[in-house]
Amino acid sequence: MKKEILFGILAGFLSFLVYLGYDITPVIILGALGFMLYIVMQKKGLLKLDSYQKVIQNKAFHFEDIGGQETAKQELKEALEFLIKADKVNRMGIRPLKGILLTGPPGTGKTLLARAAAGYSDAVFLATSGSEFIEMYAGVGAQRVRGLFQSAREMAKKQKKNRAIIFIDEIDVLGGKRGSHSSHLEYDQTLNQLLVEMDGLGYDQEVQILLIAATNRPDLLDPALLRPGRFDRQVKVDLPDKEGRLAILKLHCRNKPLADDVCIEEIANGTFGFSGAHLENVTNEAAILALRDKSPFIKQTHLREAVDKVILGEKLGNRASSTTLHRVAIHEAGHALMSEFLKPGSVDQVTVTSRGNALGYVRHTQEEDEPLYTKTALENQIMILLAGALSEEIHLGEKSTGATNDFQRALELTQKIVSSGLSRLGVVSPDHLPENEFYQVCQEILRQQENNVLEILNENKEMILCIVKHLKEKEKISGTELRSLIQQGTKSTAMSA
Ligand SMILES: Nc1ncnc2c1ncn2[C@@H]1O[C@H](COP(=O)(O)OP(=O)(O)OP(=O)(O)O)[C@@H](O)[C@H]1O
Ligand SMILES: [Zn+2]
Repeated sequence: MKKEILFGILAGFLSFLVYLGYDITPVIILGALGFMLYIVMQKKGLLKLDSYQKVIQNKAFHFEDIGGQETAKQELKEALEFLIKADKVNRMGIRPLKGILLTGPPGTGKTLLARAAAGYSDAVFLATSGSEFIEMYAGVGAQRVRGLFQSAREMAKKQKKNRAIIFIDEIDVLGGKRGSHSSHLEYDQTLNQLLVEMDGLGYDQEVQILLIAATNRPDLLDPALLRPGRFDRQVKVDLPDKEGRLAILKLHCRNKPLADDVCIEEIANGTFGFSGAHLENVTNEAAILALRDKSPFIKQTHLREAVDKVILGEKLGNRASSTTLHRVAIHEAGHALMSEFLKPGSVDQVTVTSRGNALGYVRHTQEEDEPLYTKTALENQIMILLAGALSEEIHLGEKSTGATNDFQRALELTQKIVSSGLSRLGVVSPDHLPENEFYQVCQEILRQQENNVLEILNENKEMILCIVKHLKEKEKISGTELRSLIQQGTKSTAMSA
């Protein structure tokens, strides 16, 4: 509106000059030049300090609208209590919660979680992305960071709320380790400004601001960002497991007409490795296929075809191939069986769904946090660690890199045995031992445990294969299920013997 009035006045003034007989050519040339400069500056992002913030205020979004991710939701809700009960927290002298970092692969619902967090804590919500802060011109990024916090405060006041949540996606782009970028000066200034803003947040402020950032590469972040008082809470957002996938599919089918033959469970089973975004895509594609078929309802065939389409089209980066899945199942079955063999009842859950960096894992009922260990306890742990790779060796002919971490830990435990004086050397100071002797004893211990494991696993080949079959089918089996499988297996071998 303002612009139009200004243009009107300007045009009127120029016509008046022409009327008076002046030559206005220089004015027009100068005006055109100025206008061009304005356009160029706007293109480069120098003028639009606001447009990078996507203000999302359309209807409130709730945690219930997110499928699966139960742990992440729970952790996030707990953290939000600090924001909601700021007065109480302040009274206890607890430092304010300023930042939460959501980590995990793309498309798993990090943005959704941040939006739901705003709804849950009745805060205004501002979303932006790290890449929006990277400009060719020095200082623009830092200026934008300042502007972001400014708008959050203004928006909250305008809506008469005393809380704001700022969401920064891809924080690694702007929060990478300082000095590691090619044009590092600009990045450093932007990151420094973010740190300054975060340090300024506190209870004394009129508007409580909480920063939620997302990344799938937390390892790239500048350590300064992760220090206490900054992003000191991390919430992991992993690829959904079978139950999670089912929940997500159901959510996205809510508003779609489904035929009677549709079995969403089957689709959830067959979409191992899919993210929430992929699953949303599946339901969408299925609807498109139904429309193309002129079918008034989405049928199971449409859903199946949509799954294939998404697999082919997206080359799912995180999706383990069926050979990998088989190997992971054999590896985890080895760990699990050994654990139950040495300490019945010790396995809580075995899964082959990837989680963080691990492709699968065995969760133990009692985490290994005891203050004291006997030699046998240490040896047992070593055996459990070695069993993954050795199971691969027995059933697939060779080990894989999937066991690097297991070996690392097994080696640490072995060194502990020697340095605690529990090895055949008796009480020794590893510092005064010739280095090769230290390693020789470690080697001996490892060899010995390896042989023990091989013997046990070789005797229970069938049992491993049976566990593998169930793992591949169900992706996740509980300790109780595992124990009943082992019992059945023992019975049937006893009968056939
Ligand atoms: N847990 C979930 N429940 C329901 N829908 C989901 C879930 N996860 C992802 N989606 C769907 O995928 C879309 C993308 O999710 P979102 O943007 O939150 O992922 P993200 O983790 O932030 O990904 P990126 O890191 O790529 O930004 C959502 O709009 C939604 O349709
Ligand atoms: Zn392992």
